Amino acid sequence: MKICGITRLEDALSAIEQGADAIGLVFYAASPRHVSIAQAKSIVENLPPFITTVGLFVNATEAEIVKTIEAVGLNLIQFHGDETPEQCKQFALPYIKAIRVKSDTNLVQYEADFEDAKALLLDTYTEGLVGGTGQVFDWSLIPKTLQKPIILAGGLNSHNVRQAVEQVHPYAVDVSGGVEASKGIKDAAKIAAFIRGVNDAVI
Ligand SMILES: O=C(O)c1ccccc1NCC(=O)[C@H](O)[C@H](O)COP(=O)(O)O
Repeated sequence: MKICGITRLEDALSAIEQGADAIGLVFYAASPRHVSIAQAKSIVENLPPFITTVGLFVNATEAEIVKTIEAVGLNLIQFHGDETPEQCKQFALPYIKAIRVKSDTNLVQYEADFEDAKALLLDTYTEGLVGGTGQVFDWSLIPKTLQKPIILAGGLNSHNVRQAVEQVHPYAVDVSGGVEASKGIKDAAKIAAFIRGVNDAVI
């Protein structure tokens, strides 16, 4: 499970203590959850071992991504914009590709196109927004035939995550807004309730 949009070390440590496997750091200036390189570095260097640090980018330049991954010490890149497969695979780190799903999204084609991706992160398509929308999409749009690991995102919270896991059987779930007190500030009680929801799922 990944807790995304971390901006404070205390939130990262609280999420990890409660069972999160990964944290997401948003390097997208227009996001209310944006972190600077210095902020991200000071979070990452104070994490315990075996936690995956994911850097989220939206249509960033190659130079910006290289500078960030080298400075911060990230493990994985999450591309959340309109990046092509060629752009995604040019970096030293493995990547996951976020796909914003709507009724006509061809996920089978995306899976073929992004064959180098470690996983596809499925988020909600909302006109004019690139992510972190807090909106749920119709999970029945996900073909059961996909071979790649699926990370389910988009409007998950403690009330719907159990049903999401039982219905979709994702490799992992990703949450941001559903465990926040306010944008960029996580709520430890909401994280705990979310993780209970995941653990309660019968699969
Ligand atoms: O969080 C943002 O502000 C953001 C901005 C631009 C692109 C992506 C962004 N967030 C993505 C995520 O936090 C997660 O990967 C995921 O989409 C879950 O978001 P939420 O629906 O809030 O749980």
